[in-house]
Amino acid sequence: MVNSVIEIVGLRVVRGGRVVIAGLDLTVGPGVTGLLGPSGCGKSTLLRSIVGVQRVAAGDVTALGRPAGSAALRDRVGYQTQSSSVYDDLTVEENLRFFARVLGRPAAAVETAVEAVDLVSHRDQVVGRLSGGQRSRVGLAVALLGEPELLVLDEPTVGLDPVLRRDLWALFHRIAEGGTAVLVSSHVMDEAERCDQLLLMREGRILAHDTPAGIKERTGARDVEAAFLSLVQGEDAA
Ligand SMILES: Nc1ncnc2c1ncn2[C@@H]1O[C@H](COP(=O)(O)OP(=O)(O)OP(=O)(O)O)[C@@H](O)[C@H]1O
Repeated sequence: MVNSVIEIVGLRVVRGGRVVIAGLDLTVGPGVTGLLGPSGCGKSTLLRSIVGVQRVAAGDVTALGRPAGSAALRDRVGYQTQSSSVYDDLTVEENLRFFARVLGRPAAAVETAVEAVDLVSHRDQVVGRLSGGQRSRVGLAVALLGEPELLVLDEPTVGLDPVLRRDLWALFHRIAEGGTAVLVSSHVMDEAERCDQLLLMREGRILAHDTPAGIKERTGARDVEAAFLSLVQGEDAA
C-alpha cells in the first residue's frame, strides 16, 4: 500500500509563454482530495501534470511511485476532463463497451463501472438524452473502467445543480472507500467542505493543504470560502 499517492517536487509549467506554475511541491495521500481555486489559477494544468499529459519545464511528478505518464500507470490512473468524450449517439452501455475494448478491459469491467456510478437503470439509454449529471457519471464510469488506484477528475460537477453535485460527491467518497485515491478540482468553494483533504490554489501556488476543519481553524473563518479570502489577504499584506 502506497501512502503518498502523488509526489511533486519543484514543478514548473510554462503555457503560451507564461509561467503558470513556478516551483510547486506537493504530496497527496489517499481519500478524497479537493483542489480548489479561482478560474485560471492553474488547477487543470496541475492535474494534467499529474496524469502526464502536460509538458513540464522542470520538476518531478510521481504518481503511485512511478513517473507521471509512464506506461506502467496507464491502467492505474483514471482521468476525466471537463470535455470528456463520450459518444452522444451511443447508449451508456455501448459507450462503456467501446472504451473497455480500447482499454483492453473485460466485459465484466463494464458491469462494475455501470454499478459504481449508479446508472444500471439507464444503461440502454442514449447518452445524448441523459441529464448533465448522468452524462458526467458516464464519463466517470469510463475513467473507472481500468479500476484505477488514482482517479483524477477535472471539474466534474461544473454546471450541475446542488442535488446532483451532492450525489456526485457521495459517489467520490464511495469510490475512495473502495481504496481508490480521488483528486477532484472545483472552483465552487462550498464543495470544499466535502473533501477529506483540501488544496487551496492561487496563481499557480498551493496556499494551504489541510483538512477543511484545519483550514478553518487556522484562519478562524466560518467556512472555506472565508478561509480562502483570509489567506489571500494575509498573502497580499505580507
Ligand atoms: N492551451 C493553453 N495555452 C496557453 N495557455 C493556457 C492554455 N490553457 C491554459 N492556459 C493558461 O494557463 C493558466 C492556467 O489555466 P488552467 O486551465 O490550468 O486554470 P484552471 O484553474 O484549471 O481554470 P478553470 O477553473 O477556469 O478551468 C491560465 O492563465 C490560462 O490562460
